[in-house]
Amino acid sequence: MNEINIIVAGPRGRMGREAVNLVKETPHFRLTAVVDRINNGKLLSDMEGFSGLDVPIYTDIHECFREVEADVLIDLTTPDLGFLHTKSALENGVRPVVGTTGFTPEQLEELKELAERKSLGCIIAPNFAVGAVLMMKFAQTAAKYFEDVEIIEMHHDQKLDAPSGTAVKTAEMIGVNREPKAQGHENEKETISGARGAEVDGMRIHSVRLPGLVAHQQVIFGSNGQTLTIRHDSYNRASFMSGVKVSVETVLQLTTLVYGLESIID
Ligand SMILES: NC(=O)C1=CN([C@@H]2O[C@H](COP(=O)(O)OP(=O)(O)OC[C@H]3O[C@@H](n4cnc5c(N)ncnc54)[C@H](OP(=O)(O)O)[C@@H]3O)[C@@H](O)[C@H]2O)C=CC1
Ligand SMILES: O=C(O)C1=N[C@H](C(=O)O)C[C@H](O)C1
Repeated sequence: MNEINIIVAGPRGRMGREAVNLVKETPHFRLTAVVDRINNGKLLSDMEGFSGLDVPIYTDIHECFREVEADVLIDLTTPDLGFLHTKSALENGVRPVVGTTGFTPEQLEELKELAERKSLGCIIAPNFAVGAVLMMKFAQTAAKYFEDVEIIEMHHDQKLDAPSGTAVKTAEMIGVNREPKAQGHENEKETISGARGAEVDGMRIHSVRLPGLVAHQQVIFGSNGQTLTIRHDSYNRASFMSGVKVSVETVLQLTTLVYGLESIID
């Protein structure tokens, strides 16, 4: 297999650290630089926990793309920054693999247009864990048979976006097989604001944030006399890395933007 040159944005983050480790441990992956908010001009190996990784740190991603050879950018940062990074990568002929969540539909559309104009692959995956992708696919199938559904996503308390990217994507996939429908009693009234969660086409999404959690979601369907619960748990961030690896390998073959891993692991 040909060597793939990779830049990682957000290397000190919970996911970024795992991604750097994945690149380091994969024989045909080569880390060429990292993009970080601090330590511009230093080497990654100067930072604690990155010994042996003598690659430059850039704060300005444009400068990074000008100076460093790269096939793929892995972005694991924040919604605003991830969008700018993805755009800049495509403008510089680098294929993005993006795990960062919280992009708006308009941002996704803009990136898709850019990827197609440049004929470049781009993968934006709200969840890289295979089990989570299956949970979403199973929920999409279940929606053919159940029209009432609520999503409960549970994450660590340092998460910035709510609902999670996975919950938003799950609702979108369920929406393929479910007509919009107001759920619950027609006279239902929240006596404490937010009690019924966020609403998408009448479905409800509830976001739990607690220390001790990593990333968990259950999708509960209900109909007369029965419920069906589909649940996925990520207990650590290594659970996401096989999805990152396959995305890096696949993005090189694509000429458009793919949103979600379900279409590339079929
Ligand atoms: N697709 C998937 O499977 C998964 C996606 N995620 C998503 O990945 C993203 C990262 O998650 P996680 O690793 O937990 O978050 P962290 O907060 O641990 O990491 C984010 C990193 O981005 C850096 N950062 C923040 N602002 C800037 C900036 N202006 N310039 C450069 N770097 C910046 C942070 O640096 P600093 O600490 O200095 O602020 C930090 O190193 C989130 O959007 C999350 O939802 C998470 C898990 C799985
Ligand atoms: O921030 C996280 O941790 C996670 N974010 C992603 C999301 O928003 O769905 C994926 C996973 O749930 C972990």
